[in-house]
Amino acid sequence: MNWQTAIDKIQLLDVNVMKEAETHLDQLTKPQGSLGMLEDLAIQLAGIYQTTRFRVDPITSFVFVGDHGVTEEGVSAFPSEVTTQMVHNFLHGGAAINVLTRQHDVSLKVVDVGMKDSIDNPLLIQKKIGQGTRNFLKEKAMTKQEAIEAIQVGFDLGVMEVENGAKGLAIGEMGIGNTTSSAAIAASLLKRPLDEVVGRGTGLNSDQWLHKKKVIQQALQFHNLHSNDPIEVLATFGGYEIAAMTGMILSAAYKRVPILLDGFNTGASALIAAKIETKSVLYMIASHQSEEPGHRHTLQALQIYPLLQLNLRLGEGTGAILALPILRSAQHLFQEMATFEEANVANKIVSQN
Ligand SMILES: Cc1cc2ncn([C@H]3O[C@H](COP(=O)(O)O)[C@@H](O)[C@H]3O)c2cc1C
Ligand SMILES: O=C(O)c1cccnc1
Repeated sequence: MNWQTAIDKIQLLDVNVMKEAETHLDQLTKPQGSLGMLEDLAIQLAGIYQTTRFRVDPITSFVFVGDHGVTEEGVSAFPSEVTTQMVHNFLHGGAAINVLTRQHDVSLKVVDVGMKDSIDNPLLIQKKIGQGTRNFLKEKAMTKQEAIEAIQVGFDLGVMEVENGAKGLAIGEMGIGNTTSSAAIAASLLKRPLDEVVGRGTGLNSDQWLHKKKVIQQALQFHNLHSNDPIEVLATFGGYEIAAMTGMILSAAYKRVPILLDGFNTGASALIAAKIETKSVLYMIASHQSEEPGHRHTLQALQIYPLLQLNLRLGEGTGAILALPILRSAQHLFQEMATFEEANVANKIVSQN
C-alpha cells in the first residue's frame, strides 16, 4: 500500500485496554508504580497490541544504508567508503549489531537504500533509490520524489515483516556523514541553535566540529527553508536511509506494533515521522539517549523517554537491541507476577498444609 494513503489509517492506542493494564499493574504484588518505566512500557504495549496478553517477540532489526554527498565537505572523521566496508562486515556477522542481535535472538536485515557502491550478495536487501545523496551544501540531497520512494521502501518492508509474524521492529542505520543530515533536520524541525544539535559523530576533534557546524549553518542559509513540510526538510538534507527509517516507523504505527528507536539518526527519522503523522509517536520506544547532543532535544520534543543512558554513539540499531531485554522484562512482569489476591490464595494453601 502507498504510505501516503496508509497514514490516514493510523490509530490512537486503545485506551480501554490501557486502563485495564493499569488496573492489573496496581493489583500485582508490589507497591503501586514501583516498576517505574517498565509499568509505562507495559501499558503502552497493551495499548499498541490492543490486548493485555501481548507478546513482543519475534522482533526484527533493520539496518538501512545510505551514503551522503555532504561528506565531500569533510564533515565526518571517516570517508564514505567505510559505509561499504561496514555493509560487508554486517553481511559477514562481525559488526556490533550482529553481535547484539545474535546475543538477543533477533533476526537482522540489511537494506541498501542509497549506498554509493553496490554489493552483490543475497543477504543484502537491494532497494537502492540513488547512489548516495547529493551534497546538500550545494543542492537538495534528494528530490521530493526520491524521498517519498525511500519512505515507501521502509514502509513496505515493515508491513511485510509484520505480516510475516514480527511483533515488533527495531531500526538502525549505516551511512557515513548521516549525523550531519540528522543535525540539519533537527535544527530545522526543532528550531534549535546548531550548538545544541550538532555533535561530533564518529569522533571529530574540536576544529572539525566547528567546521561541521559551519557547513550546516551555510546549508541552512542557502536553502532558507521556512516551511515545516517534513518531506521538504527530508529531501533537502537527506538521506535515503533516514527516509526509509521514517517509512518503517509509519509502518509500525499502521500495523500496530512497537518501533524501537536507536540514537540521533533514528531520532531524526522519528521527527519526520511525527511531523507526517503525530499518532506515530505513540508507537515509538526510545531505547536510549545517545551522546550526540541533539538526541536529548529530539526525545524531549517527541515527549518520549529513553530507557537507557549508556553514552552510546554508534548507531546501527545497537541501542535498540540493548533495550530489548527491558521490553521483554516489562512483558514477563506484567504477565507472570501474582496479584495480591492470588498471593493470598497461595498463602492460605501453604498455611493449610
Ligand atoms: C567503523 C564505523 C562503524 C559504524 N557503525 C555505525 N556508524 C555510525 O557512524 C556514522 C555517522 O557518523 P558521521 O556522521 O560522523 O559519519 C553512521 O554511519 C553511523 O551509523 C559507524 C561509523 C564507523 C566509522
Ligand atoms: O546517535 C547515533 O545514532 C549516532 C551517533 C554517532 C554516530 N552514529 C550514530
